[in-house]
Amino acid sequence: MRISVIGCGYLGAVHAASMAKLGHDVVGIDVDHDKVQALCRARAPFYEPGFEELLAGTLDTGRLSFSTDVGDAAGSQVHFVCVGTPQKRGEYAADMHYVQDAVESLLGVLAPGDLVVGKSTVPVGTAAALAELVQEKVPGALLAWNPEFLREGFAVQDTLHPDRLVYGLPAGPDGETARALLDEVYAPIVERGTPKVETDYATAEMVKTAANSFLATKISFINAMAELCEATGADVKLLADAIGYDDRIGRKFLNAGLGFGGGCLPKDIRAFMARAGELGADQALTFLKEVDNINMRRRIRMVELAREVCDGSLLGKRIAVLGAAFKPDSDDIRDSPALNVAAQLQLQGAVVRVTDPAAVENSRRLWPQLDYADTPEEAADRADAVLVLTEWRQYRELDPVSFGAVVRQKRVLDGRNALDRDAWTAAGWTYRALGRRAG
Ligand SMILES: NC(=O)C1=CN([C@@H]2O[C@H](COP(=O)(O)OP(=O)(O)OC[C@H]3O[C@@H](n4cnc5c(N)ncnc54)[C@H](O)[C@@H]3O)[C@@H](O)[C@H]2O)C=CC1
Ligand SMILES: O=C(O)[C@H]1O[C@H](OP(=O)(O)OP(=O)(O)OC[C@H]2O[C@@H](n3ccc(=O)[nH]c3=O)[C@H](O)[C@@H]2O)[C@H](O)[C@@H](O)[C@@H]1O
Repeated sequence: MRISVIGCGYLGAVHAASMAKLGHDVVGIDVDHDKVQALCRARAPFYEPGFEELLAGTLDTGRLSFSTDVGDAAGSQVHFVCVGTPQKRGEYAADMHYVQDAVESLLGVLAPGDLVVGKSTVPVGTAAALAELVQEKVPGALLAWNPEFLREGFAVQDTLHPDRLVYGLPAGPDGETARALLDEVYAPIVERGTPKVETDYATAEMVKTAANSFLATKISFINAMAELCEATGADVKLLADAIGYDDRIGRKFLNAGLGFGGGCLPKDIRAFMARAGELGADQALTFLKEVDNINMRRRIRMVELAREVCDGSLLGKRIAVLGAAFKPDSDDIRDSPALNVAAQLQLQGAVVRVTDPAAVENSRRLWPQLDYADTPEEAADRADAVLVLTEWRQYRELDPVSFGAVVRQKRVLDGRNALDRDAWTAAGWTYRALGRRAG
């Protein structure tokens, strides 16, 4: 089948290559010329394990191409919309102009029988409005909403082996047609028995925002417990282990620490609240405001903890920040808790050096005022405190004995509860973490 993918960012580029891997002829379209050039040369424009290999392999088959010209989407039967829906500046709502522009740009290439498939995360009600536009301008063309649940760092695996497929379909015979096309797109995934949920548009849109809201709530729940652990001397890591053994609760997403960031969870819960307000149902989601507040408080607490270990003042203190990406195995720094903390420390007078295995280049572009280092040792040279803010394997596996030789003061703050506290304290470090006793 011929497929187009509009928007080749973290989601779309992986989706395009994955669809080619499934055997389809795919063209990826993006307005960013540099990104398209990189993709055409089999260079990943972002860090994502396994993606560059997938890209090179699928480009080699001749089934995958990229272009800046939406005209090249003509002749495709299915058109995936994967453009961004970031938070609007100064507001909670999502900025929907990229989705609107992308769908409008497709109107000139659509033919009757084509299917537009939304994958971007959108406010409930978007799909119905876009379906009306598509059908008015190109009678016989259809629209479905097929939200995406991939995690950065596992994007290839999650795209090719999703937990479930969700199809938001139009009513009646159009729904049958759209379902058949989606089943053909995802044939190998459907045939292996992957759970499939077929719904109306609104449910499909809400499944996505509900899933991200639940994940955010789970993280803020454990971080609220961490605040109480700090007040009582209890240990949040043991608490999470103990409640996580109950499989109604589950241990996943109960890692307390600096909280959630990234291009999705923070903006998605805010956009969900904004949409609920527009629908007159804002009371239903007031708890998400608290989820957001708890999350943002963790960043402030981290800065306080750094001040505490630096004898009450950050002024002139040399601080190494290990980690800039919002999570390991990614170069994504959108709403990164690590960078936010690094910037706050610098504003309060500390001399901050940041390092990250993949995200330094992006960080330097966004926060040129921060100082960057290539390695943890360089970042920690004569440091008064070391903060581990993104739990890359490289940092989890640091040898506290040899690493101790580069710093001025052996003080480590484990912002992700990722280090072996006993090993670090045995090596003479003062160990502090969120939600755990000092070591
Ligand atoms: N990043 C992720 O892990 C996931 C993202 N999502 C959702 O997918 C959507 C996209 O997210 P990301 O890929 O992270 O964003 P991104 O910002 O990395 O990528 C968006 C891409 O769309 C391009 N673009 C914008 N307008 C365009 C147009 N009119 N025509 C063609 N290209 C255009 C941009 O140049 C950019 O390359 C968002 O709604 C997000 O919430 C959903 C699940 C996972
Ligand atoms: O809509 C999206 O874009 C995606 O958002 C998240 O994926 P992602 O943002 O890639 O990363 P997560 O693994 O969810 O982590 C998000 C943030 O939460 C933090 N986190 C995660 C888990 C945890 O226990 N504690 C915790 O603080 C991470 O450090 C990170 O900053 C969801 O997990 C995906 O299912 C979804 O598709």
